[in-house]
Amino acid sequence: MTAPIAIIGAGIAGLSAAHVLNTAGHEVHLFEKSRGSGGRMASKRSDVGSLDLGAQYFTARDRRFIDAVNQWRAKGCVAEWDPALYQYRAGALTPSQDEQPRWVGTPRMSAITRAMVGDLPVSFGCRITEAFRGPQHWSLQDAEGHNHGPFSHVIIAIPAPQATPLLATAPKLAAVAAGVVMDPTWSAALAFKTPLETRVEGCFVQEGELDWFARNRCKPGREADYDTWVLHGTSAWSRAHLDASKEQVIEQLHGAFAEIIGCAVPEPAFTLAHRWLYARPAQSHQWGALADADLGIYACGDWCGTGRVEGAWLSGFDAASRLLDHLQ
Ligand SMILES: Cc1cc2nc3c(=O)[nH]c(=O)nc-3n(C[C@H](O)[C@H](O)[C@H](O)COP(=O)(O)OP(=O)(O)OC[C@H]3O[C@@H](n4cnc5c(N)ncnc54)[C@H](O)[C@@H]3O)c2cc1C
Ligand SMILES: NC(=O)C1=CC=CN([C@@H]2O[C@H](COP(=O)(O)OP(=O)(O)OC[C@H]3O[C@@H](n4cnc5c(N)ncnc54)[C@H](O)[C@@H]3O)[C@@H](O)[C@H]2O)C1
Repeated sequence: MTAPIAIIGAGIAGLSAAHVLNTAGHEVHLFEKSRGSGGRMASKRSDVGSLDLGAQYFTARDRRFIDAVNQWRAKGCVAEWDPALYQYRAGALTPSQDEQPRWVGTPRMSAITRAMVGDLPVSFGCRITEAFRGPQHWSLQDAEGHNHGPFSHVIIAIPAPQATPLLATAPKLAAVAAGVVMDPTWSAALAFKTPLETRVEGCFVQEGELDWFARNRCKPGREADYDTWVLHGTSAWSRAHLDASKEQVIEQLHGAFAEIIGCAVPEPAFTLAHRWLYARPAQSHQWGALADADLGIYACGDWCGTGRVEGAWLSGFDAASRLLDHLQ
């Protein structure tokens, strides 16, 4: 019997790779350090309902990804989100509607990766710290010192700075990953008992602390008891405030939001902040995925492509396709 393929990371890239390999008849096993799947597409359950603190929506431009989105729509875990879009620049908030279809997981962003997990074997709460290559097989060690294996191949589907030490056996791949800079994003959520008197549902901000804000509860399928908003700091602001307290971050982003939104903003009934240390690659790449096919180790994730949900999915697809090609 052949050993299964190990996939480290149950975000959209790892699960995209898992789907391709599983469909081709290969046994896979995923390792995920968090308690659930999704990574930067995860949603946070809170007292005011679930909140999409990471990816807000995604676009689909590549034919293969469009097909995947259509399959998720058919399963009911993705719906189109057509918000009243605005932009803020030169001190003015103006409507900025466009024709671009935008998609979200429903009833929350994490519904997509949850559906992709299906009955695939995943070890949750398991952070992999090392990958070893034996004479024939791979084995993995986790943060608690437990060993996992044997595996025929390893796919590392985590942000580049976290992937680098796991790629030590393949120094060329490790060097490429080590050169990738990933920018942070501070995310804050505010919930109001009485809805704000504004038509804005999503806003691209082009100056100041904020990059984007959205009315979370107007996405399809979301709980609507509170008027919930998610605010994202720019990469520059987030980096400059990397070690700020959550209270300071909420206060500053709330203040910036209140300046822009153009209506009365009362004290929120609920707030939270989350720091994404490795939110997005500082620049796009066109690598697809990294591979040392002879060793049997691959790396993928948004940082190998466009730094978006679609790029991450395509990168996982590419890693798995290269592995299958090498087996033929
Ligand atoms: C604030 C924010 C807003 C965004 N907005 C958008 C948007 O609107 N549209 C868009 O298209 N994209 C957006 N993105 C980007 C998008 O979320 C990512 O490109 C995509 O989700 C990355 O997927 P991934 O699978 O490559 O990585 P991840 O989602 O990071 O998945 C990696 C997984 O690996 C796990 N992991 C890490 N290290 C280990 C380890 N050692 N052992 C085991 N498990 C490990 C992590 O817990 C995680 O679950 C946003 C990202 C952020 C942070
Ligand atoms: N905050 C983070 O950490 C992020 C990490 C990774 C991606 N992030 C944001 O995700 C969206 C997704 O990009 P996309 O799929 O290319 O979507 P898009 O809607 O086409 O937007 C791209 C970019 O174009 C500008 N823009 C688009 N539509 C409008 C509009 N109607 N009015 C004004 N400007 C528009 C805008 O600058 C968008 O950012 C993207 O927002 C990433 O920033 C966050």
